[in-house]
Amino acid sequence: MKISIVGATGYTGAELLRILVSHPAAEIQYITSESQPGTAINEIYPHFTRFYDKTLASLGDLDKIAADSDVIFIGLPHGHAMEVGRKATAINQKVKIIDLGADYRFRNPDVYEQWYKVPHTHREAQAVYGLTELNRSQVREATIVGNPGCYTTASILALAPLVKNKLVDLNSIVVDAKSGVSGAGRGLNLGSHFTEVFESVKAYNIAGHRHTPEIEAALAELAGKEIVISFTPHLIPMARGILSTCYARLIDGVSPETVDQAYHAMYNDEYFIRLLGRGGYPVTKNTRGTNFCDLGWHIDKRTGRVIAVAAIDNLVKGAAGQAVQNMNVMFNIDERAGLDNAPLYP
Ligand SMILES: NC(=O)C1=CN([C@@H]2O[C@H](COP(=O)(O)OP(=O)(O)OC[C@H]3O[C@@H](n4cnc5c(N)ncnc54)[C@H](OP(=O)(O)O)[C@@H]3O)[C@@H](O)[C@H]2O)C=CC1
Ligand SMILES: CC(=O)N[C@@H](CCC(=O)OP(=O)(O)O)C(=O)O
Repeated sequence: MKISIVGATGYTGAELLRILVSHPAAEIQYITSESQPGTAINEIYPHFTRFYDKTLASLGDLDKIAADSDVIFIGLPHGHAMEVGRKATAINQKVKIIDLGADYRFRNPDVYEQWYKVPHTHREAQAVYGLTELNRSQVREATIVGNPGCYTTASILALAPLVKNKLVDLNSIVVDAKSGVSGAGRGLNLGSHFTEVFESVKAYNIAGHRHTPEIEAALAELAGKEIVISFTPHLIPMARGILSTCYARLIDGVSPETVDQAYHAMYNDEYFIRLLGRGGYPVTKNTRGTNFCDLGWHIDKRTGRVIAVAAIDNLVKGAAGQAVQNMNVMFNIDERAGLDNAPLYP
């Protein structure tokens, strides 16, 4: 596959490059930056020296990029990808688009406009939501994939078996999630300065984070009815990783074994989902640099709640890794291609 990465200077773009340079079936055509075109990527990211040192193009070359690529990955801030997707698919109707941002995640573009406060300029796109384990058959047929957000990937995977099998009160779901600072991207802002983040933990965007409608939409699809959740993200002093702790009230009479069966039935055959079982404690460090999602669940008999915990690497299963997993599905090759590396530990 001839692939291009738009926004290769960002954290997710660089992570795509790290994965795709070693992918057995991918050949990198173009990587882009709007602020530093003409610069070699290893001048911006010295860790790529001797590994990948090609020069950045820009979106001014979109005609060539679209014509010469089988797949374009987009790692831009939301609001920019839909124009790239619209133009690229007009230039080359065969090109596949995998957007790591939010522009193509919502089946209903009105929901996107309501939460992201920008007009959707590619409303006619027939995009598929790329949570691979849940939507594999649709991803296989897709031209445009809206790759899920990082918090959303962990939270949806943790809750899906409970919601799909209606084992919990669908109005009782609470998600409490923590992210490393790379989740905020490479751009400079006060909130991600070392001195602001180190030795500190904070909640942010309570009752208003943009991943809330994304989690609700995916769970509603599984449940066949609208779902409203409470979601609180936290920023914690580490570079990579997300831990999502999800609470829901069990329906009366649902046994712990029924909960176990739901997780095993949904994920036993999923290579990238590692079930730690009932009582298991996922740890972000065990997923670092990999496309794995580690899942554990607990039954609190005292409160009648089930508490499911998921750990992922936000840049891999939460972004670039899942994007490559989706590409592998779209091209009908081994889903693990390029993604079968051991975790980086400690
Ligand atoms: N970080 C994460 O863990 C995750 C991020 N995402 C999403 O992926 C996308 C990329 O995120 P991330 O890599 O973290 O972001 P970064 O801030 O690290 O990188 C952003 C990229 O977009 C480019 N860019 C910035 N502004 C513009 C613009 N106005 N026009 C064109 N290009 C622009 C930058 O290129 P340059 O400055 O060189 O021009 C850079 O390559 C976002 O939509 C984000 O929400 C999704 C899941 C997880
Ligand atoms: C720590 C941190 O700031 N994380 C980001 C989420 C990153 C992500 O997945 O965002 P998109 O849905 O926009 O792609 C945030 O809370 O906005």
